Amino acid sequence: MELIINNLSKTYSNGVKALNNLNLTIGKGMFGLLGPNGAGKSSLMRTIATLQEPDQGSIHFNDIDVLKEKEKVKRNLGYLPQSFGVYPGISAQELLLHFAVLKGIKGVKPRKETVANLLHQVNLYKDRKKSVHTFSGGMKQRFGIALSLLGDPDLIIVDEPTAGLDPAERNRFNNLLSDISEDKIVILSTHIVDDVKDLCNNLAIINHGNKLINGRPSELMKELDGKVWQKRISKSEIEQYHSNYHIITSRLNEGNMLINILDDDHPGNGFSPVYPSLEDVYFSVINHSA
Ligand SMILES: Nc1ncnc2c1ncn2[C@@H]1O[C@H](COP(=O)(O)OP(=O)(O)OP(=O)(O)O)[C@@H](O)[C@H]1O
Repeated sequence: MELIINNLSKTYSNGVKALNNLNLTIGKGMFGLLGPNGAGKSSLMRTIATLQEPDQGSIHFNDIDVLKEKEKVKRNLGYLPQSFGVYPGISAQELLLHFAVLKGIKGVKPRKETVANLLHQVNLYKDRKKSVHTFSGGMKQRFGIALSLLGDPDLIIVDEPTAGLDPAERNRFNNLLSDISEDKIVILSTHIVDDVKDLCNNLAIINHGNKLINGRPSELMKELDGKVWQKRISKSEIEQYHSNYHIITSRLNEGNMLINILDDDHPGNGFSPVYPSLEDVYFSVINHSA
């Protein structure tokens, strides 16, 4: 199972280049697409989901030419967009049954069984009779995953699914994603580095429509080993350190600042080596591309 993206470019009519000659190969499991706001993630997700056309390039999913055989792709695709509207007054079960018809699942009994199984899978069976528009953010996202799983697609795309979820719901949602990715390609688009670190066996970081880096999280962190140095400083010193060092991350720690800098050689001045985190990888490539 493989999704191959070749030389994909898209410039919107206002002149914004959202995708710039992008190449990516995505295999089975969970793939993280990381990038700041406006990086081009949604543009890429929508293009793979056949909802918009690129100016140039090709996408192949196994033997399907995604840009040409849209109906074939749609039959094998689950797409959870950043936000989706639901009709007030319709229960989760009714809505799923309705979409099961649209997905072409034939027969009342098989549809009911499929929907019941999905509701169990996303842990919403006991809430099946409640109207979806009364659901909490996390419940809505889990419902969205149930919708995207209708028809048992091999390719699932989820766009920034955990934004706005509390930690318990985020965990529940991530566990669900991890379970379904075992025999599918799941593409998770997000700017939350921790979600990718916890879940994905492969990732790409994009910015301004360009692929900056691509690989396994553990390998990308290893590649940066020996170049990240840490020091605890007082808050008032931060400006001075910004002028003298290439700071990649800084965070408050017990009233002081803990800064990580990038340097090929030991910078001295009280810095200690630290093993790079995925956040260090992310900010080192994002800052470099800014
Ligand atoms: N329909 C459109 N018309 C014009 N410009 C657009 C359109 N859609 C997106 N853009 C611009 O293209 C760039 C990439 O946007 P995109 O939504 O793909 O990024 P993103 O990484 O998903 O960002 P976010 O995390 O904020 O959703 C941005 O500069 C955005 O303003």
